[in-house]
Amino acid sequence: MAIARQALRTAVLLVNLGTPDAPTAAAVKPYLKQFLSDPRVVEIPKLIWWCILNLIILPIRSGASAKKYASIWLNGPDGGSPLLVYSKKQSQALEQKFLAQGKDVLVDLAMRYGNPSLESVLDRLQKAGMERLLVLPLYPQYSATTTASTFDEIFRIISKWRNQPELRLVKHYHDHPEYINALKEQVESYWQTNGRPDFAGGDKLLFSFHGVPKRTLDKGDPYHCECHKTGRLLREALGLTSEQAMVTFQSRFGKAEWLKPYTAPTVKSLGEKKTKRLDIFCPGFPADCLETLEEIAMEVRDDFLTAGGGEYHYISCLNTNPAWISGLAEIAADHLAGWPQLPESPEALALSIQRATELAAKK
Ligand SMILES: C=CC1=C(C)c2cc3[nH]c(cc4nc(cc5[nH]c(cc1n2)c(C)c5CCC(=O)O)C(CCC(=O)O)=C4C)c(C)c3C=C
Ligand SMILES: [Fe+2]
Ligand SMILES: [Fe+2]
Repeated sequence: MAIARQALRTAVLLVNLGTPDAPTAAAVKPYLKQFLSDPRVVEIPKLIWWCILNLIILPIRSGASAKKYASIWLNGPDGGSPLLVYSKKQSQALEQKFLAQGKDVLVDLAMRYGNPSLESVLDRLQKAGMERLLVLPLYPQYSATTTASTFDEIFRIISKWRNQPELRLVKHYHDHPEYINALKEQVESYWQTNGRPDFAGGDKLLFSFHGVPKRTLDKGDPYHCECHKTGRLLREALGLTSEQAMVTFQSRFGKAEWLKPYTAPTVKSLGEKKTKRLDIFCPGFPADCLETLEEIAMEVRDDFLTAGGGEYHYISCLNTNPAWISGLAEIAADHLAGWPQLPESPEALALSIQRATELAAKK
């Protein structure tokens, strides 16, 4: 019976890090508290970290971070935190892509911290008849601090369910040809509009990835290697040498050593060497966010110009680049392979499209 079988639906869940609900200290504090209380993110003994976090970091950082969020917040009816706005657009575009391909797949977006919470979105998908779940984190490079934390939280949530879905997890796609191709297109289309750097004349391109503590690498986290592989594949796709395009790591938090070279001092030193033009791109962030729009496009820009550098070009993240939406659909399709595709009849397909459209309208 078409309608009964129709309830057995496949869902693709995009998951990103999360962001505060508003650019205010009152909204940033609970977000940071949830994020920085995650033992996958900060691996310091619980009691010591509780004191540092609650007595020092949250009182100071909530206000300081809120000011930074205010400087990048998007206004208007579809506004909000860029990370949420762009991640939502990616989820909607992916859903449209599947519909256009005639695939009966629910697509939704959740955040690991803050809203929309994983718990609320999984609940919504369960009510929509989800029987198979593909989790696709918006982290191309695997790290225990991000990817594993997302998987842990999903296991924790569905461990309370009586009727669990079949489950598949996309661990990483740092070297997926469609991801690399989307990155290449993003950089080249920027150059088409803004001119190409004169690499023979000493101009540079930096690939800046989010950092993690160096001890995570020493303990076996593959994140560092995956960032370098993405960097190498993108550099080769663009036809550049390792002197012309370099990998650096940004957003250091705390006093411990993080992955090197650090982005900000590298940029400052390029400024001091009077580099005529520096282009900077963040391949590990599929969506623009605080760390790209404030840290890289504003703070680090100032460091370069103050140090004596020439032109500074920030290249936006993939956001809604059509090559990236196609890439996401391909990555998902690779991992959906083998799962029975419903519906089987044109009537059931029409019904499924109608349901997906209604669900999208409710979001
Ligand atoms: C110990 C601290 C942190 C680790 C480890 C870490 C890893 C990590 N983070 C991202 C992606 C993002 N991080 C973002 C913001 C952000 N990150 C940290 C700390 C760690 N990140 C903090 C405290 C913050 C909040 C902002 C601030 O106060 O500085 C964001 C942007 C969020 C937004 O709202 O725009 C992203 C995205 C990755 C990929 C990663 C490890 C690989
Ligand atoms: Fe971070
Ligand atoms: Fe930052």
